[in-house]
Amino acid sequence: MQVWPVQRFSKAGRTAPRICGMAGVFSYESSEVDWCEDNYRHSETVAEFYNTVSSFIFFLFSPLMLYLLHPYAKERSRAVHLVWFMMIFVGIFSIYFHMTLSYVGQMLDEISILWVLAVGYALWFPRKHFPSFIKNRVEFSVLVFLTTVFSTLSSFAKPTVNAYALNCIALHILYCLGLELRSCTNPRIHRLARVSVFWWALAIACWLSDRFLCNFWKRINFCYLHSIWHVLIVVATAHGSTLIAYFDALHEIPHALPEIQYWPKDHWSLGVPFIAIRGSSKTQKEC
Ligand SMILES: CCCCCCCC/C=C\CCCCCCCC(=O)N[C@@H](CO)[C@H](O)/C=C/CCCCCCCCCCCCC
Ligand SMILES: [Ca+2]
Ligand SMILES: [Zn+2]
Repeated sequence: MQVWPVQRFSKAGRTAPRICGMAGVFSYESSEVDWCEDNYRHSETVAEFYNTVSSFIFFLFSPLMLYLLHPYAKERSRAVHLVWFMMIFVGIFSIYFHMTLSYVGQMLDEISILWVLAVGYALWFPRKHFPSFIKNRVEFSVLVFLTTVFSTLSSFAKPTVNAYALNCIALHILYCLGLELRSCTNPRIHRLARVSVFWWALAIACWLSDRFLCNFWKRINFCYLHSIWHVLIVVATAHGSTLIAYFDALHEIPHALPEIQYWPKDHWSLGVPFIAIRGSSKTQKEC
C-alpha cells in the first residue's frame, strides 16, 4: 500500500511533539498521542484515514437518538437533548483530531467528551446519591459545573492522562448503574444493562489493545482497532445513556410510565433502545 510522501510529518523515532509557538498547537502531529493506524497511508492531508472516517458514526447516531428520545425529553426536560446534541461536536472534534493529530485536536476531542459526561451527570445522576450538603439538582449541577471547569483546566497539565481519566469516569457510571439495577426486577431492563456493558467492554478492549498491543496489530497488518472503538463506544453510549435516562424517568416522571423499546424493531438484538412514554396517569413504579 502506498504511503504518501509527507513522511516529513512522520513521528518515527520522535519522543516528544514539536510545539513551537501558538501556531504549533494546530500543526499536524503536535499531539503527544498517535494511534496505531499508519499516518498518511491513504491521504496526504488526513493523518489517520480510518480513524477519521469512523468518527462520522457520531453524525448517524446523534440525530437518531435526538429523534428517539424526543417523547421522553418533552415529558422530562428539553435539556436532555443536550447530551446527543453535544455528541455531534465530539464527532466534529474527533474528525479534526484524527485528521491532524494536532494538540488542539486532542484537547478539543477530550474536553468535549468531558463536557458531555458533565451534562449527563447534571441531568441524570440520581438525587438519592447526591452528597449530603446538596439540596437539589440545581445545586448539584453547579457542583458538576465547577468540577468540570477545574478538570478542563487541569487537563492541560498532563494531556496524556486525560483519556485514562475519562475512562475512569466510565467505571463510575457502571458502578452507579449497578446500584440502580440492584433494586430493579424488570428482566427487559437487566437485558439492556447486559447489552450496554457488553458493547462498552468490547469498546474498551479495542481502545486498550490499540494503545498497548500496537506492535502485534502492525505485524498482522490490522491497525483499525481505534476505528472499531469509535463505532462500539457510540453504540455503548446509545444503550448506556438510554438505560440511565430510563432510571431517571422512573424516579422523576413515574406518571409517564416510561418503557424501554427498540427502533426500528422492538427486539434487543436488532435495534437501538429508546424510552417510550406510555401514559400520564399516576401508577406504581415497575422497578
Ligand atoms: C449518571 C451519569 C450519566 C452519564 C451519561 C453518559 C453520557 C455519555 C458520555 C460520553 C460519550 C462518550 C463519547 C466517546 C467519544 C470517543 C472519541 C474518542 O475516540 N476519543 C479518543 C481519541 O480519539 C480518546 O482517546 C478517548 C477517550 C476516552 C473516552 C471515554 C468515554 C467514556 C464513555 C462512557 C460511556 C458510558 C457507557 C456506559 C455503558 C454501560
Ligand atoms: Ca497513527
Ligand atoms: Zn478517536
